[in-house]
Amino acid sequence: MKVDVKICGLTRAEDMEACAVSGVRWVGLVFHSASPRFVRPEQAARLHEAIASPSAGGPLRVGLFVRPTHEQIAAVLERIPLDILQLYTDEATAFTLKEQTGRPVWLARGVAQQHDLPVSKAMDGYVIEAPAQKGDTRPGGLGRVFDWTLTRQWQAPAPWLLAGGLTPDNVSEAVRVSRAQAVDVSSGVEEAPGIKSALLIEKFVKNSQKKACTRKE
Ligand SMILES: O=C(O)c1ccccc1NCC(=O)[C@H](O)[C@H](O)COP(=O)(O)O
Repeated sequence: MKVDVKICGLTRAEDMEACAVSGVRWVGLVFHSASPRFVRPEQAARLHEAIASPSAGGPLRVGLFVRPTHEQIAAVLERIPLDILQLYTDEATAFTLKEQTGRPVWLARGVAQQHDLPVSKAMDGYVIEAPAQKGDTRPGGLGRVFDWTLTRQWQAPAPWLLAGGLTPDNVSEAVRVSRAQAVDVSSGVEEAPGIKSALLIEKFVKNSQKKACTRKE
């Protein structure tokens, strides 16, 4: 089965192109000003225009927001037609924002133990990653791995992506152990925060499929 790939934290047109060429399904744009991968709406609009639209076969555009207001998301949507919102907030707020924006919402969830895994069908998807730690300046894009075995028996209530500390070298093992059907990476395909490597993107996409095709579990 094909494993879908999201590359997150894009800031350059050439990296958008590398994603499109490698067959990435989603590209993520970070609208959180404390992030080294932060893009302003105008910059995001330029990145959006750098590659084919989803209707023409390009990757879907995912916007990441941390505890956003509706006004903040609406201001971004005026400049770029995001396909999906990836939110770092509580479920009730995420649901309200889904209703207000009319956009599909993925809720990001830090998972330390089995009972942290979401059970609600109210979201369109989940991004499952390592939990935040004291002193973190942001809730994601930290290159931190969590215990991939936690998701093995999980009856996921919606589609989900495995995230956190994935690299071209560990992604095939991560897919095999976690049983994820979609993976999300940012720092693992970077030369520096926000600066992606076309070579690493290509390798990541290739390796995400490797064990997925041959795994016996
Ligand atoms: O990338 C950031 O700086 C960021 C800031 C605020 C919220 C989320 C952020 N990134 C999330 C992601 O890039 C991914 O969804 C995921 O966490 C993977 O990150 P990484 O461990 O670096 O591969």
